[in-house]
Amino acid sequence: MIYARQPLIELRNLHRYFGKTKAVDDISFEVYAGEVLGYIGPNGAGKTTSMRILATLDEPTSGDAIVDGFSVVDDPDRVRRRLGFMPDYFGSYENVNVREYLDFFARAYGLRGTERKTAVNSVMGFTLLDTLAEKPINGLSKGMKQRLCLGRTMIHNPAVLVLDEPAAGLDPRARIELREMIEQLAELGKAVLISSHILTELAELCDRVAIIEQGRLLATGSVEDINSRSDTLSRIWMRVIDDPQPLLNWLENRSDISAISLEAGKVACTHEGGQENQAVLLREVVEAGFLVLEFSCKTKSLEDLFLFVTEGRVQ
Ligand SMILES: Nc1ncnc2c1ncn2[C@@H]1O[C@H](COP(=O)(O)OP(=O)(O)OP(=O)(O)O)[C@@H](O)[C@H]1O
Repeated sequence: MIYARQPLIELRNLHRYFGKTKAVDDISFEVYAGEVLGYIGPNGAGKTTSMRILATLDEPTSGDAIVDGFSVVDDPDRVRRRLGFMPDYFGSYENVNVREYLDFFARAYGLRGTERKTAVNSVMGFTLLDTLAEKPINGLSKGMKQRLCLGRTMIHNPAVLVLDEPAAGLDPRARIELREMIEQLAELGKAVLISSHILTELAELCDRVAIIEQGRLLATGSVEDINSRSDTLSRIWMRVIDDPQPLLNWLENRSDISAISLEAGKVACTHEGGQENQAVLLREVVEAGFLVLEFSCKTKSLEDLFLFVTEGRVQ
């Protein structure tokens, strides 16, 4: 169920560069209350970097991310109270049992007395760890550790959950358990952003997916939407005489164009509509008075992309 159309997560033209590496390159999307958004892309696509910015562990080079109305740049403390981040690794902890581990994080979030006890018990119940409360966490299976990590992420009852590759390495049963928990969190009205390399891992769970590659957002929509658009998406580059800015502005008003940028003096954009419409676009650009020196297209099949992102990963 999707709640009121007030986004709990908003990425606004988010950029994060590491030297020349554009880890996150102008990403914008929203996640609403009660919604699970799958964030899909191959290794190095920029998923973790954008999630770390949302979790206030890193800062954007430019742009902003808004969590429940608060900016990660201007209001990181308020963001932290509203967001739980599950990283893609689980640290090693000696001589700590499940209850102690959760209690530690509850203290770190400032929960005291009965409130803390209730939070720890309720999270153990939710993550099916109550029978393992006294078990040392180094003796837990991978699936149990993932549930504990999810429990730690939700200990302060955040409105927003950001989960980096939570299903990686889980067996089918553990995956189903995780899926059921995430579904329940969405039913409680939380906004959940969840990343994976593997589309099929998220397809059943997510209301929508956002596909990222080399720091850029390639598409957002339901899995069915994206599949049906797979053959019609292409990246187009245009070189014009004079200043490219007016062409950039002109393209921004078109519904078939997205992800517009300047790349080495050329105007680059993603076009939706297949080959014939690419030719029509070129005609319209010329008719609008732009002096085009160069126009090139590369079809971006999302099916190809899915094959690429799932390569070598046996389901
Ligand atoms: N601290 C850093 N310093 C320099 N480069 C970085 C740093 N963090 C990330 N990068 C680079 O940014 C790009 C995006 O990395 P990121 O970890 O966000 O990708 P990812 O989609 O999460 O990939 P994976 O699925 O492998 O975790 C990569 O090229 C990576 O090498």
